[in-house]
Amino acid sequence: MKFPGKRKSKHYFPVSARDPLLQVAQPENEAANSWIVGIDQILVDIEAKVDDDFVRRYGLSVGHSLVIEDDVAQALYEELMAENLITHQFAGGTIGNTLHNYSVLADDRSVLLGVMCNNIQIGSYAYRYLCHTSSRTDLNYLQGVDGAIGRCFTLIGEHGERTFAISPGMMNQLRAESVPEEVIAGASALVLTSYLVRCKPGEPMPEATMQAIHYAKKHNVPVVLTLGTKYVIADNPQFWRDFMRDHVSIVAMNEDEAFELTGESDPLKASNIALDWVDLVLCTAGPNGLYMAGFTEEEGKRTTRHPLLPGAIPEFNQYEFSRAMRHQDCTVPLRIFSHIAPYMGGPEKIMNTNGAGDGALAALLHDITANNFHRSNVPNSSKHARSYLTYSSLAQVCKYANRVSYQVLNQHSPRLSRGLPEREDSLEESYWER
Ligand SMILES: Nc1ncnc2c1ncn2[C@@H]1O[C@H](COP(=O)(O)OP(=O)(O)O)[C@@H](O)[C@H]1O
Ligand SMILES: Nc1nc2c(ncn2[C@@H]2O[C@H](COP(=O)(O)O)[C@@H](O)[C@H]2O)c(=O)[nH]1
Repeated sequence: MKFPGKRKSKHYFPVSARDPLLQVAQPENEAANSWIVGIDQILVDIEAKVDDDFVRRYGLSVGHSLVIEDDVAQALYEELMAENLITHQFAGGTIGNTLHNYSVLADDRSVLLGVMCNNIQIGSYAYRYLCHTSSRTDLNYLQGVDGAIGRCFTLIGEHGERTFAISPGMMNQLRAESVPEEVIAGASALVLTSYLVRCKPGEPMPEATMQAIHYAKKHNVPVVLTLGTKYVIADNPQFWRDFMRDHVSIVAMNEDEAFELTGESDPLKASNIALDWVDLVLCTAGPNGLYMAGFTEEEGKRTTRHPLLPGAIPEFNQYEFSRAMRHQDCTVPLRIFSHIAPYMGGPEKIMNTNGAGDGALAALLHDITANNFHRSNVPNSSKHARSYLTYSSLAQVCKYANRVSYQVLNQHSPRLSRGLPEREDSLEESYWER
């Protein structure tokens, strides 16, 4: 486990300067200790530049992620090839991206559940998927299928907007019995996307997802849900509110998805509403940066040293230096909020916005897993006097998440090709303010 950032004295996490006494007491066993697990529809992104007419001709809707039939996918693919419109091909899938990015940031294990072709030809999409996934992402639990993985045609329109056309192949064929209880039981988090319930009747993916949620609840593992696109939520917002209340501990969304979920266009207000259902909220807001909302123990709250911010909730960031806790673990829960503007004002030139939100979530997952890692290695640390969810304060997690989004915006693929530069690992104030 690579820690999310070096800290000044009292927050410093001794990863490089290990205390030999602690090592004797608690031998470090990374493999047994810290991982996250996620379920995804295994798919590759095929990116192409198209005009509006192309999107219309294939019955797609701009900005939407729609599932298409095999014959439409074939015709679409043939036209992209004939016109030489394909610009990039990456391993994709919103959870696959998040787990890969987590593994790159933490230099640690993530476990991906989904399907993979039994027979993989060199150069095929399945082959590329495996080649472009971190070696720290454990693929040993994938379920074999006799057929293709999914394809996500990522069509970039004339004005830069993205339209996804999903050719599902066998991506929704994950069965409940392929979900390993022991992997979920020991994980720091189970990561899911709302796309997982978008299946044809009879496809087993939703049942596999519910099986995983059942195991997570049984073993008190937080369930993390990322909302996919606003259209999936807009189809049935009440279903998603109930789903979150019943099953989810942490939600990650952008402001459009937050609006469909809550009816609130202000990300701070929307995050506050979402706290009625979940323990922790990450709400990204494009050029306006990101918000986090959560709970802490009233007695353990810590006052920010940053300027107090105006907003729909006045001075909402007052206790952003507090660490997040699950609502069930607080005696007197206090709502806490934080906001951060884009790192360095955002990149000079955005290469691609694909996966910027997934990158922010990967950073949050790294912080949560670092907390579990620290708890199992230094159980009597004062940091674990209460049952905290995050290792860092809400303000610090915002910084880290925001920094990772910046990195994703600065490259073409939604998957990080390397971790953050060492020099910045500190995320010290002085560096931050440069
Ligand atoms: N145009 C932009 N300028 C600066 N930063 C941006 C821009 N778009 C996104 N970001 C950064 O990336 C993060 C995630 O972006 P967002 O577009 O909200 O996520 P998603 O991919 O989930 O829609 C934001 O919180 C912000 O830090
Ligand atoms: N599992 C699924 N992933 C999907 C689907 N449609 C798109 N995507 C993936 O999302 C990322 C981009 O993420 P974003 O947060 O920037 O929107 C991209 O890599 C796609 O592969 C889907 O139906 N299921």
